Amino acid sequence: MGEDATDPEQNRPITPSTAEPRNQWPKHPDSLFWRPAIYHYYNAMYDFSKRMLHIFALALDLPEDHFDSITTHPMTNIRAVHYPPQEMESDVGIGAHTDFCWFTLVCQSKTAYPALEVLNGNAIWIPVHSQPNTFVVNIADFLKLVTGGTWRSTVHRVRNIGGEERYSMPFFFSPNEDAKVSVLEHLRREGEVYEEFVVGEYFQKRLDIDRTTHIDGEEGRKKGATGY
Ligand SMILES: O=C(O)CCC(=O)C(=O)O
Ligand SMILES: [Fe+2]
Repeated sequence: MGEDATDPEQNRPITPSTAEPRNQWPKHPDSLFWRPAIYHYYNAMYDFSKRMLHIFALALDLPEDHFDSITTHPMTNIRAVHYPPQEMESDVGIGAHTDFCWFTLVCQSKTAYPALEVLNGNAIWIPVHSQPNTFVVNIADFLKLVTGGTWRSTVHRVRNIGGEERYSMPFFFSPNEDAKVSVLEHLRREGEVYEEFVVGEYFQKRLDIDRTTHIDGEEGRKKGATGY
């Protein structure tokens, strides 16, 4: 699910451009629990993410509310993902990518063989073991953008090769769609010219790239589809 002004749970004003429902909810009577369950999770993660954003601001030597004014109506997405066991090593769960938000909080089920991997600074894939009561926190593209690359967005991928079913629920937390972001003043180098990005436009560009590379079969595998 993503931001959807027609979902009353999100308290967003409905405008002509947002009047069409964007989320699709299961209608089968056995699945009606899903929507309230997702919104329960969404509300908790939303508040948690706002607190995390304060922590990130403090870590950048800024007042904790520095990013609040451009995150009043954050774009958010929750994905509930099922990874069946891969048949072949060469199969891709999710190809190597970075996320395009401030940061992502990933809740993952436990598998004996870790399926999520992150790329470290030495270009080595590091398995991310599932630990009880923890989230994986991925720095994503907008934190990379505002820090001028001082912080990197985590390159990560999923290969579920341990023979078990795997489930994960990433929560993606972004600035407002119409926010403009650029490199923070105190992280700028003299003489350099810095571009400004409109968050929604950057987001759309990344979606377009990822959707066109998400092709079933060989083509998609070659390009490392993200499944977004
Ligand atoms: O399933 C995971 O652990 C990560 C999912 C992911 O990277 C994504 O959906 O962007
Ligand atoms: Fe991701």
